[in-house]
Amino acid sequence: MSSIIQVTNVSKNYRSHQVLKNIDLTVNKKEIYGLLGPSGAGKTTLVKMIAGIETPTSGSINVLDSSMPNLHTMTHIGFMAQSDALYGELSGKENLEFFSSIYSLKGQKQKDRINQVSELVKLSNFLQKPVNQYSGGMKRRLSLAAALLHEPKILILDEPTVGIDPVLRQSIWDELYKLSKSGTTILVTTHVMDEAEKCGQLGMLRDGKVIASGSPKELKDNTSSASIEEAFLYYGGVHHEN
Ligand SMILES: Nc1ncnc2c1ncn2[C@@H]1O[C@H](COP(=O)(O)OP(=O)(O)OP(=O)(O)O)[C@@H](O)[C@H]1O
Repeated sequence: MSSIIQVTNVSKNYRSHQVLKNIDLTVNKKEIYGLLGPSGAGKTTLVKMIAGIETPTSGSINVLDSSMPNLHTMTHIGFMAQSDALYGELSGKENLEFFSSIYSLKGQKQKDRINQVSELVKLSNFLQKPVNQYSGGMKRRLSLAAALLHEPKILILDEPTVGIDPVLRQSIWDELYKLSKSGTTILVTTHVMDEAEKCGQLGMLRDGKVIASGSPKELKDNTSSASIEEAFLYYGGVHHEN
């Protein structure tokens, strides 16, 4: 399998606070890679550096064979941030038109992509509504649609299903599987254990360090755990004798 994201010995400090420590991580093409960790573990910081929005204090990040940050490579990345970067006074459609123009999507192509991504996140019937009248879940879905407009090779999603009901969450995951099958590489952060279980590969992050990585099955088998949560606790140093 060919690697598409390679993080090598990356550390990140904010002043004297070391947020990430010697991170090594590889994501292969078409994979759905989950970064699992509690709040404050450093997931957002790490994905922002992979997306080229932040720079590491030391170490290197390669994405699609380019050292990050790289402006050209960034055009192949769709990034959905944790807080929605939407324009509340504009309608859903106007927001998607705005993001299309950033990605240089014009004319019929722009219309087609807006229709496709709106359909995908089930927002087609709400596109005329101003975004400040959307629910939290609808805003998340619109943000996901915006990240998909330019058909990115790599999709980076920071806690994509927070505030989204279980039925819609499943439909979003179904779409993520379809995207990965059709060639998109997906990097997703989560602190939800059952969501981590849906990923092909997982990196467990705690206190700025990768404490374990592998498929959910490997991580459970290697620790004789019945659940990802149990495996996480094991790798985090909580061992139960039985
Ligand atoms: N710009 C910044 N300046 C200073 N400290 C920061 C900055 N961004 C993040 N941090 C700190 O880095 C640590 C990791 O934050 P980060 O947001 O990456 O964690 P996270 O795992 O994504 O958590 P959450 O799920 O709550 O967003 C936290 O202690 C946070 O306070």
